[in-house]
Amino acid sequence: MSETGGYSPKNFAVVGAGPVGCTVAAFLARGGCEVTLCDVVPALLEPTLDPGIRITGTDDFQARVGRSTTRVDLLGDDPPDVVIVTVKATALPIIASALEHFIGEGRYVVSWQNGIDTERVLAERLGKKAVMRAVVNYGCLLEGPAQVRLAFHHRPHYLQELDPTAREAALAICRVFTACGLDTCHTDSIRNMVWRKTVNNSCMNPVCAVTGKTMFEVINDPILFGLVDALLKEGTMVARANEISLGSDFYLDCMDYIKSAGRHKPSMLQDIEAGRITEIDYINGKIREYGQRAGVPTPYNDALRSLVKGLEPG
Ligand SMILES: NC(=O)C1=CN([C@@H]2O[C@H](COP(=O)(O)OP(=O)(O)OC[C@H]3O[C@@H](n4cnc5c(N)ncnc54)[C@H](OP(=O)(O)O)[C@@H]3O)[C@@H](O)[C@H]2O)C=CC1
Ligand SMILES: CC(C)(CO)C(=O)C(=O)O
Repeated sequence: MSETGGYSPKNFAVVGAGPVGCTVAAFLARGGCEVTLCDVVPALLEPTLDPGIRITGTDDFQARVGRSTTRVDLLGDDPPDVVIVTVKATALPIIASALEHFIGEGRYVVSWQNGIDTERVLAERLGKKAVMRAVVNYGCLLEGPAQVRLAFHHRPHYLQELDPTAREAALAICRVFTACGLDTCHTDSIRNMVWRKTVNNSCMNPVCAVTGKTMFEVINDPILFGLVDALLKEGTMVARANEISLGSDFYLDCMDYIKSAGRHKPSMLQDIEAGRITEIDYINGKIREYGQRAGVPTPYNDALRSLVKGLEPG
């Protein structure tokens, strides 16, 4: 028996046809998987079937998905083996309740998102056995329906099951993703990896969202760089106080990651520009929450959270 126990998922549903979901769907479809793409916006879905999702930037190809739907609950008519959730974290409760009707034994849901505790929101409704968490390491923008520009792609991505009984399934999902060109490593320390990514997001996303600047512009502005540095150090202190290990290389790795992103607009700035609610509560808001639990003050995260909230639609 292989280490994946013979489990080999073939049918995938991707919930969210934004840049992140279109990217997953395109890689899986190009790799020969059956892919159903789901989004509440019909105009985003139509071209994903024909002519297909166009990926440009660090990767360059076009791939068609097999099916699309505007309703998560309709995925249950022909249930996929795996559902990849690529919506903003704020939409999770409603998605979890729509998935509840058909996610059971042998079917899995992956939180392919940013933010702390997204997997918990899913697991509260769907149970731990069904839920997996991933850390996504590409940056992208939707230039039009089904047209994604990948600004950077720092392979690999990371994934872990919440319940040990789903380990073989998680390994198999990593294997399929990797075979499709979306290199994904199984990890036993997803919580640490999520915090590494979130502290990174907590520096860049709100500062870009508030100033309207790209990552390149922020990192090259001495005053804004000082703010990024302070947020990075504050997030690191909160992680440490909660016994989360970011690793001794974290500060330098994080700076390299940010510097290599170029003139990219993080998802939070994309949200502000589109007049949407942001994920601030799952990023800086979570650092504040975990800081409070451990008695670590978080003045920089508190201030950025308030400023972003002030920019969100009422
Ligand atoms: N953009 C990036 O570069 C990166 C983003 N991420 C993370 O990936 C996740 C997805 O990001 P991104 O693709 O930018 O997000 P988007 O908000 O651009 O795309 C999500 C899509 O899902 C739709 N949606 C919302 N609710 C539902 C629902 N109930 N059923 C079906 N569709 C729904 C949204 O519609 P509507 O807009 O109408 O709500 C939107 O079209 C986030 O957690 C983000 O932080 C991670 C790495 C990089
Ligand atoms: C900025 C980026 C691409 C990586 O730090 C990201 O995760 C986001 O846009 O939310």
